[in-house]
Amino acid sequence: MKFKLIAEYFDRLEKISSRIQLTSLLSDLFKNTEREVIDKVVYLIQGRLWPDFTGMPEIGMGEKFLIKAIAMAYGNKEEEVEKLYKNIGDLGEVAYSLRSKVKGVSILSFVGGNQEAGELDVMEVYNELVKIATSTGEGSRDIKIRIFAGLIKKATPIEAKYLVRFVEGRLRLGIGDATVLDALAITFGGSADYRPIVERAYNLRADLGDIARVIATEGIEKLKNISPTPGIPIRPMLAERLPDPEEIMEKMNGKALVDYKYDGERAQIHRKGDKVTIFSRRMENITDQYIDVTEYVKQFVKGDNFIVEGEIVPVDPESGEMRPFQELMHRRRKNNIAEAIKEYPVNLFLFDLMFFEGEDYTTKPLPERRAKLEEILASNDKVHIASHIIADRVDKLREYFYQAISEGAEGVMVKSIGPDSIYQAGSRGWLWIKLKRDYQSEMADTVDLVVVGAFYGKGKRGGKFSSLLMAAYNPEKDVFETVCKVASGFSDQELDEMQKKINELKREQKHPRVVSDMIPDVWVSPTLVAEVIGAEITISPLHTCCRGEKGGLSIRFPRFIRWRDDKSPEDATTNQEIMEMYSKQLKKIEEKPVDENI
Ligand SMILES: Nc1ncnc2c1ncn2[C@@H]1O[C@H](COP(=O)(O)OP(=O)(O)OP(=O)(O)O)[C@@H](O)[C@H]1O
Repeated sequence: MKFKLIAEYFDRLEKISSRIQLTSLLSDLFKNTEREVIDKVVYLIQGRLWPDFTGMPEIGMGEKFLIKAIAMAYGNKEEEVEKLYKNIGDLGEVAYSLRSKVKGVSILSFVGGNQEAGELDVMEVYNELVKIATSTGEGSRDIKIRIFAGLIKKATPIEAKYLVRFVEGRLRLGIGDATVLDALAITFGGSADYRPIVERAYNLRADLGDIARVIATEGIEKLKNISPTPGIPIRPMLAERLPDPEEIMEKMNGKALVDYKYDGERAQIHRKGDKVTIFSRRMENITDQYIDVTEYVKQFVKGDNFIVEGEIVPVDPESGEMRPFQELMHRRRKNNIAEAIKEYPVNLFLFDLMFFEGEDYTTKPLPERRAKLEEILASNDKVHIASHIIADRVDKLREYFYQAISEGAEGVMVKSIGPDSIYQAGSRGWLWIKLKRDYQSEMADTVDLVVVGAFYGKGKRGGKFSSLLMAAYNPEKDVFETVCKVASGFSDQELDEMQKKINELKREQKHPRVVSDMIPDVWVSPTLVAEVIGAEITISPLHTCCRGEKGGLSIRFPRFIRWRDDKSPEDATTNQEIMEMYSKQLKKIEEKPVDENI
């Protein structure tokens, strides 16, 4: 399959303005894709070479290298390329422009050998990109530059443009997983009605390329039988939230398992033979940060082929007490991880089992999963089952909640133990409900919102971005709906970081997956997630989240708390959750005694 075809689709995808068109064009691309390479094409359109969970390096070639490679490929001086870059501001366009100018020479002689421009094959491109990503050690910089220069030398202008953006890590077509799943269902199932089958398979085996390969080469029927596979992450099950224990017990039909809600890092742990791999909440491979945990798991969890889930929590080695989750940050260091492991010891608190020795446990009710988990865990002081009780009265739940908090937990997770209490991979539902200690403020909880636009500041901050247009995620439509403009809570350092982040992601037009009536100074590709707290949720004509007759919902007095790099935009707070928070808040106001309202 020719790479040229893909580059042309990239160009068309970038210009599209609606989500529906995006899906249909993507489906068109899949129809024209040779089935053997569809997995690679899926990775490429998402700007990567492989799924994050592989832990394999992505390219991320810096500007300087690219300038060198472009100059080398097209016979320009580096200063010329730099100058052009200053004028245009996009190295992809620079490559496009310089490649277009190489006209005097016939394409054949320019390209060299007997390969014509436009003849690049997808696998050839992919393999060369893999070489660039994986070459390390002395001299590797020069090798990378040479390989890339060779590649764009053979490319057409449009191929060169997208290759440059790809290796720079700026191919931001903003095609989320949901759009790919829709397009796969339409292309290979025949209609969007097949989406649930494709989605279920993806939830259990979160490798989009692999799912595309199975459906394209073996058909939709094959997807129905997919089960979790150690080594490939499962999309995590998520909890709903409620601030009131009474309501929670009602939702649970009067009886539930109540776990401590530990404040650490979620870990999905896979064992396949001798190999133990740990995936984060975002399904990134974090094994290297927790080599100690992999050893504990090998030692204390019986079996050779399983997937379990738990929370990694820093502990005081002397007292065994829980420590603040910030201590885990030290484990992110690239160097001296061994020291961080020694200095900041952790324990693992397991709360679920999804797969054991060939058997899919995700379809079994929670009591069965937990019983097996207890059975396979040997007694030890590093890996524990999450502290829990079975509560059948509201006061029991309340009491346990306070106990959890007093021991340093963040609250409790209340979990259904009914016959339908399966592990709902990849979805947020009422089978798990979180009750957290910070449900005291007016707006019950913080929200995680996606940056979709930015505004320049005035006065002291003139010329710099100082506020952000934020959106919630609407999973049904797979779009981002605006809910507030955040201008406070940033430290000076965070403001500086913000300039960099926005400059990398800004775009001229609104992204097709963004629904907004407000027009910011610059639009931003929906990629960054920030945690935000506000005073309350109100109806507003300005915002598009949950828009009804009276307007949309908006967060008043929003304040930035921190970036949530561990979340992808599709993990942001949903429109549905904002609606639920709003209804809760209304109910609270109605329930207040009259005199308090005066
Ligand atoms: N016993 C437990 N059962 C399930 N999850 C737990 C448990 N203890 C701690 N957790 C953690 O709680 C998280 C969910 O709650 P929280 O809202 O604090 O996190 P979040 O990442 O902001 O939200 P979410 O994961 O629901 O999107 C889980 O992702 C998991 O890491």
